[in-house]
Amino acid sequence: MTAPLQPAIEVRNVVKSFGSMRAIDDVSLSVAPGVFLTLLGPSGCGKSTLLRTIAGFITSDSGSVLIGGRDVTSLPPNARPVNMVFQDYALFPHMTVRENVGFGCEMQGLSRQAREKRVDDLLNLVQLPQLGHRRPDELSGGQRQRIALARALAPDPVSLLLDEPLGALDLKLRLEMQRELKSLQRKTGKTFVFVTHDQEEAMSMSDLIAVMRDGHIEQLDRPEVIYSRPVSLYVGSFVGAANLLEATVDGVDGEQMRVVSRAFQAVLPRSSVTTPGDVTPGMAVTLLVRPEHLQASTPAAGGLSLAGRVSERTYLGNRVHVRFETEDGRSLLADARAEDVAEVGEVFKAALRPESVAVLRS
Ligand SMILES: Nc1ncnc2c1ncn2[C@@H]1O[C@H](COP(=O)(O)OP(=O)(O)OP(=O)(O)O)[C@@H](O)[C@H]1O
Repeated sequence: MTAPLQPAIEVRNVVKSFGSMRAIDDVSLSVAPGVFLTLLGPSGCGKSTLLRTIAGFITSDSGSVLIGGRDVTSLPPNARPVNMVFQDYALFPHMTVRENVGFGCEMQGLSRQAREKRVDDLLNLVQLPQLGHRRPDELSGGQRQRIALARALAPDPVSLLLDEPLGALDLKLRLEMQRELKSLQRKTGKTFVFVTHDQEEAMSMSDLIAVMRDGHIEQLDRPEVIYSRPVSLYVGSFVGAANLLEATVDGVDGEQMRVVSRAFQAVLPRSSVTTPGDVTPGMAVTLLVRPEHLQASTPAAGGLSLAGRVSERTYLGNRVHVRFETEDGRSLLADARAEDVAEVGEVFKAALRPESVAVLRS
């Protein structure tokens, strides 16, 4: 029998305060080898502080950090087998690309020949083998970021810690670099811990997402679970557009429950409840409905149907974003097929499958 793999990174009960502000509030986290984990959340929620604590640039008040099974809590950054990649590249301006990447190998005690070979391999990996002689100011933003990645990978770290590395790039380049970064992670098989406040970036790149709020991790799961089964309104609203419908639980019967509001009533599976804990009759809940689940069609039996006058219609090629106002004053967003949608001022009737609703305890 093979022994279970050690986590690449483990954070145990880490607390870090700045004055009276708890930037990290008792966070524990275990990341398996080869995983692309993203720390996602709004500005100030503690993403960078957590990443820097793993890297060793910040000393926590309590708790511990293990890398590859070894406790590194008391080690300085350069003694930890991880490397950080920043938004502003941090390349040495007076060195060539080869020298910058070679600098990353220096601590390994490689022979000159082995080091040259490693630099060649890394420049090939980031697809810039021809630019070794250039200096950083002779490179584009995307090229600089690739060289920074090659340099960070040079000492063969257990993990790369990436703090908003694509934040300085324009949108087109950013999308291209997202694909490249993900492909680099697959090719190297390394554990990447990536920080961003951009939910689309997190969704498209990550194996796992940790959604952070006020210094703690609110939910850690696969992107599709975070999106379709958020444990709180905070998570559900942060990771994508959401219609929030307040309602009351009217009855619970076996695997089904009935919810009502002034404008609708529906029978939903009890498994739609995504917040921990059970629901009971009389309880206030919020139904989270993604715009793409609101389609113009006849409702299924027991399903939910909503109607209202179209106030805005944004044409997006094969899809249309429709905002419609219900009679009880809700403003809802549907992402519907272009051929199905009414014009501004007309009535739009939408239905959704009961399984697509996430029910959150208010
Ligand atoms: N050196 C410091 N001294 C005092 N407060 C700090 C320090 N570093 C961070 N903080 C505070 O700790 C909290 C968490 O900061 P952190 O930089 O980790 O957030 P973040 O989620 O990475 O935000 P951003 O996306 O804006 O970088 C913030 O309220 C911030 O103001």
